[in-house]
Amino acid sequence: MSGLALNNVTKEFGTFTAVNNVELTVPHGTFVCMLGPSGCGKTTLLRMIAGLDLPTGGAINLDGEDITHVPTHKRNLGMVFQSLALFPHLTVGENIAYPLRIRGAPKEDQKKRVDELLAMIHLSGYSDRPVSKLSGGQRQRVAIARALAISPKLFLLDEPLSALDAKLREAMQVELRQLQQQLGITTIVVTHDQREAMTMADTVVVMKGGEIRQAASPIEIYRRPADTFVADFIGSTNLLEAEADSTGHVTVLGQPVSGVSLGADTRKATLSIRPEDIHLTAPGDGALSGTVTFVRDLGGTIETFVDIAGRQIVAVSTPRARPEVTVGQPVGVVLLPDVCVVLAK
Ligand SMILES: Nc1ncnc2c1ncn2[C@@H]1O[C@H](COP(=O)(O)OP(=O)(O)OP(=O)(O)O)[C@@H](O)[C@H]1O
Repeated sequence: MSGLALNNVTKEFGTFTAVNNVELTVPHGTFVCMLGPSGCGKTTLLRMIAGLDLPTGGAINLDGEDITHVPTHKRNLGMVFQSLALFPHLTVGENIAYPLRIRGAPKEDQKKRVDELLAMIHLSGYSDRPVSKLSGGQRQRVAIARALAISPKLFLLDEPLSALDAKLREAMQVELRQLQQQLGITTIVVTHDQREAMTMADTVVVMKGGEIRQAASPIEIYRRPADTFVADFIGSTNLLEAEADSTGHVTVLGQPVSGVSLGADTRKATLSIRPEDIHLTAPGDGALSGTVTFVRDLGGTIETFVDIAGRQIVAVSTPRARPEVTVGQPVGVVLLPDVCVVLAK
């Protein structure tokens, strides 16, 4: 297979298992974001793919070749880490040419490649500038260009944008994705920022406790989370306990609802309902009964908090669809069956 395959990859540090039996296929030319809370093992997994750490179990294949024990410098990788590690005393051009120079590439080839890469990162004409005179975003692009100078098989980045301020980071996410698509290079990025992962990735890999909880497209992860952890970690959601009796009648937070099914043979489950999928109505009509506790008007969106039997849920709407409610008012909360994701216990 063309691309990267992780087969039962495990990393133990003494008795602690940082990465546990990870199975993942990354087809050639795709963009994968590894996402998860601090300590979930994403950096350790990336370091093993890079050859900076050796797995204690399993194997890593690149384009059909077992590279588990191949040293980093023979894996043909481009790497960018949060620190960037640009050479401060060298110019932009010298930084980008560095990997070519140490491989003994002829001077003319180095210059041609540097010009190509500078055009790609929108910094043509910056070749002779010292990197110390660049902005954060420009440095970021130079680090990316340097990593791509050797036309690597695999492009690995660990929290590459986290040092940038929010606006610049968002712009760079789009740039990085566009560059990856233009080059068709297999890319793996570690991030703790779910918005970043959703922006850039073909496949988001959500990890927890050294294991993959779900690997799927961003929209699949958002719309069809595999479990309560993924549902809660990606975006915000309302997690509501539901029970079905032997005749299939469902109660949510102890109140009967119509139209919702937990699936055959499931008696207890958690429903995940995104705030934008919750509709408020008048009390009654098969909806859950609750009381409005708070309204947060953020201009672009309005969040309405509703207490249902001691549980707080949130509904989000746009100003146009603003619910006409006030704090203390009883409301009905409609659970549309097609937006309730049933997460088995
Ligand atoms: N060299 C090491 N020796 C012992 N434990 C380690 C070592 N490296 C990592 N760990 C542990 O393995 C776990 C996973 O670490 P890792 O750096 O992969 O997490 P992460 O998901 O990248 O977290 P963060 O987002 O905070 O960087 C952590 O509990 C960490 O303490």
